[in-house]
Amino acid sequence: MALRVAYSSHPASIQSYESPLRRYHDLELSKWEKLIVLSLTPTTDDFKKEIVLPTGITKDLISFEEEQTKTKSKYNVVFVTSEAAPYSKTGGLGDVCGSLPIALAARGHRIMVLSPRYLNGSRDKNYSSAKNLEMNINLSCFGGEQEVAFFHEYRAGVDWVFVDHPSYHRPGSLYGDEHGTFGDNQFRFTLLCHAACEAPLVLPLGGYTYGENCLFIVNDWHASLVPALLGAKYRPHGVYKDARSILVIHNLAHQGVEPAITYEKLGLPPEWYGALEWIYPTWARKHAHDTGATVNMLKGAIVTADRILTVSQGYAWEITTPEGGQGLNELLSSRGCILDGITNGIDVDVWNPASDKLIPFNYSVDDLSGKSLCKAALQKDLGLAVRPECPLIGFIGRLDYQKGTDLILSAMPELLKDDVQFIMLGSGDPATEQSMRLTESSYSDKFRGWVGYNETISHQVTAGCDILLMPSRFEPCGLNQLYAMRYGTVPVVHCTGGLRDTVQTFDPFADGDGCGTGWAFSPFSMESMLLALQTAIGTYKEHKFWWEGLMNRGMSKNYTWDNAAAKYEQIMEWALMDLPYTG
Ligand SMILES: Nc1ncnc2c1ncn2[C@@H]1O[C@H](COP(=O)(O)OP(=O)(O)O[C@H]2O[C@H](CO)[C@@H](O)[C@H](O)[C@H]2O)[C@@H](O)[C@H]1O
Repeated sequence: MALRVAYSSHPASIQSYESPLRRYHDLELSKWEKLIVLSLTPTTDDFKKEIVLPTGITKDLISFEEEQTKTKSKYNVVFVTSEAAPYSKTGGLGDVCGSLPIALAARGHRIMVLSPRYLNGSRDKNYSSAKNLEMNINLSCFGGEQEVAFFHEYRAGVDWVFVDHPSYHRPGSLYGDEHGTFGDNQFRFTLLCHAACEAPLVLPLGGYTYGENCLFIVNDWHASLVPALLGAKYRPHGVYKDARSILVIHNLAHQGVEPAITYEKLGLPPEWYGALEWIYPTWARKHAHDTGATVNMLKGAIVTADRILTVSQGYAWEITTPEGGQGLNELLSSRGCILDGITNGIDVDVWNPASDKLIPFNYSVDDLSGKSLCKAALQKDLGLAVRPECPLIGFIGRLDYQKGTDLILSAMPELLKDDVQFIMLGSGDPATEQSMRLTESSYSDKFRGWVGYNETISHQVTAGCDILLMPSRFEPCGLNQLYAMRYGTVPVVHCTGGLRDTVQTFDPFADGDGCGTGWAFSPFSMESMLLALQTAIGTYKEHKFWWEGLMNRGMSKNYTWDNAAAKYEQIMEWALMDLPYTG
């Protein structure tokens, strides 16, 4: 008889095989004829050679298999997220939680997405089809009872459920306003997590509740309390015995860290404090009486979730290293056997140059004439010279340290010596916004800084530019480079995380007509970024044939969510193979 064990096959997990296999000691491994180790990706020979086995287990017992991803079972899945497009979005998390659930529903699963009902003026109309379920409940956290309501819309095969509470109704963005981040975000998202745990039990969606037998997919720190609540608040009472939770890390930089004193407000028993406890190193403490003790919501989920996913294989490895682990690398390495990476897909209906209503001209890989017209329209709208031969370079994103916007702005004097035009769209850090305005006033014939969040402009920049620049310091997956390639815009990216996994550097001499879809530069420096940009600009200006090849290959890639959804299914199946976390 064969025992099947599912574990990550990423090279970083080599050492981590030891601990999961040790768990199976109780099953007296020697009595099994075969031990089949399953993985999401093909297992390399190096991996097989280096695998560390617990004493008593020999290599001849083990064989490796890449799991065939096909729908085997149907699951009840509950996504918990602070944003889901088109209802709420500040970045890529909203995109993913707006489209992955639809792809999973199309594969036959019953899917609920639970997020706050933000009323802040900007997107309020997006909730207009969601009806109040008239199922208000009281939740106990932060020292009192909080009444929440649930709104519901069934769309594209998915139950979109919105938690309604006065703390989600305020001007500004989802997480803050012009004065900074909201001071009560820990409360707002603790409430979301409590509501998420109750929703499958109480909401009769389409006549039936989801029930206890469900899988929670919890996204980033905002949803990170769910796995601990399942283990501490429900399982001791026999509820959610067969449920599992999968943490998806979209960005490790945001962990939801608050003073240790707030732990008692979260609705968890004192003995679970260790799961969330996070002690800052001495050098990071502010004063002599600072003990460094905090609660870290994301860390809590890394400890208590049944599986952990990131949004690319590359980032799954990076977060186990001191350089990419944001202080959590050792913990993540210790959980390496349940850690995997699945590259995001994109919503190919929203991001389709052939039918996009937000761009002035449509086009496809078979007829690119509309792209030149989009470029001319963008140059005109921005007040730049309408010059088809001048490369137009774009950047779209949050103005944040992560995105390397400081590198872009400091490289401008050098880059703009060349005959190029540059459009930078983004909002966030006020100092960077100010630098964009200053750069525009110094280089008014070549540079435009569009400060703000604007979806129409982002589609027009994606379609109208020739090159999209993404010099992110780290990038868990990145969506803009995927959108760009689909729109025939060639990405120049820092070779990190998901950017490394999705952008292949151009090689004109490979495979006859060349291969690659852009340029991935390394190291993270102004010199190497400029070199990559100058190579791209030179190719654009002097090698039209090669450029068309780059555009064609990018536009012809498969970006649908279907591949990724199949892999998520695999992870759900594996989560159910193991016992749930019980503390
Ligand atoms: N000013 C603006 N106007 C209009 N649109 C704007 C905009 N600024 C950003 N956007 C949009 O927001 C999204 C950003 O997505 P990204 O994946 O590139 O980054 P983000 O860091 O938010 O996401 C995190 O989560 C996602 C999802 O997993 C990961 O891909 C990523 O690496 C990780 O950092 C894109 O749809 C982009 O067009």
